[in-house]
Amino acid sequence: MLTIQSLSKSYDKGKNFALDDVTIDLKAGDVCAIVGESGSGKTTLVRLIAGLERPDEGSISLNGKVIASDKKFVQPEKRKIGLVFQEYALFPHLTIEENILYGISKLKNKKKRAQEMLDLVGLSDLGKRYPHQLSGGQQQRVALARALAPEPSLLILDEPFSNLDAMLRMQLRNEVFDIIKKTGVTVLFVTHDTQDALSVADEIMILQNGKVIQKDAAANLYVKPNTLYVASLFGNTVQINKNLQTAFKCPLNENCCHAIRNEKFKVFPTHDGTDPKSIDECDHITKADVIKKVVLGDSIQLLLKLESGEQLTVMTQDSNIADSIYIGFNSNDILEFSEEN
Ligand SMILES: Nc1ncnc2c1ncn2[C@@H]1O[C@H](COP(=O)(O)OP(=O)(O)OP(=O)(O)O)[C@@H](O)[C@H]1O
Repeated sequence: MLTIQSLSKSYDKGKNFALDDVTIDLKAGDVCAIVGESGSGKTTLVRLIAGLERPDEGSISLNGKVIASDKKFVQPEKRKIGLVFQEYALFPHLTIEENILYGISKLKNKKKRAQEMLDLVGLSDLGKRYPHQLSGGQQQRVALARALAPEPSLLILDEPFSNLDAMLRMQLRNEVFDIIKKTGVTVLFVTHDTQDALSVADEIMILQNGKVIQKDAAANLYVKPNTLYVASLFGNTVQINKNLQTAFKCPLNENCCHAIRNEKFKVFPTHDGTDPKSIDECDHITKADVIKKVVLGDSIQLLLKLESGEQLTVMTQDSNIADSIYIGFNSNDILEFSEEN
């Protein structure tokens, strides 16, 4: 449906690539999230797909037709791509209905279509209002209605929830994706928030320095990250360096890099009364002194000094932590990456 082949873009004549040899294949109806930190190339990718920039190399095809390559460039308005950005970009002097009509002015039944879109996003009665008379969440739903009105082949959502506070963000994200699922439209969802990506995407693509470093089903990315960077994007991760290998008596392959997710540590709240059997069930274990406890709502952050002298920070839900404890983990929870990553 969307096929991107070896796409590259540099803004400084090939010295640095904002996007470097990116290849993507999206099936119709897929929701694919693009996740990457600031400067990883997300916006550049979106601008190239939308036709707001020209690629240096590579090609983009939509529904089997090339829309950008060294030989062809289809103008943005001809690409059948709907865009929703962080800032709602509604025209302030037009009503909500007029905002939606703007992109479908040539359509025969445009008024009917606009009303259908308002119904779809749950704003049936607000067509005559102006954008400033709506809440942020409602404005973003109008932006979605406007993007969907021309029946785009592809919908791109570029950080659409970044302006909203945490509660509203979660609620609107769920609402927006419920609406999107009803339409069956193919979606590219750009976000730096891994929770957003995990909760709605079929597939997640990780961009780092302009390159796709992993593209996988959401569940796989958490369980089998390709690199330490990907692992850390999806939750607190501790690298098991040489010192920690010594502390936990777990020598590991020297040619690889290893890590463990914070929640995989097993904290035994006391060093005396702890059941020795449960300690035996842990493959690698050491004694530790608790240097500092920080209560963070429903979890507690522990700064530990391990028996080896090494320091380690872990989280626990247990509020009954003594000053001296055991901490351990199991071998099958160790993540292993090749060293070049
Ligand atoms: N118009 C431009 N001129 C020069 N360099 C640019 C331009 N646009 C982007 N870049 C550079 O290209 C790289 C990728 O930028 P891009 O905006 O695509 O990243 P991003 O992942 O969208 O970041 P953010 O999340 O901060 O928006 C960065 O190093 C950026 O400085």
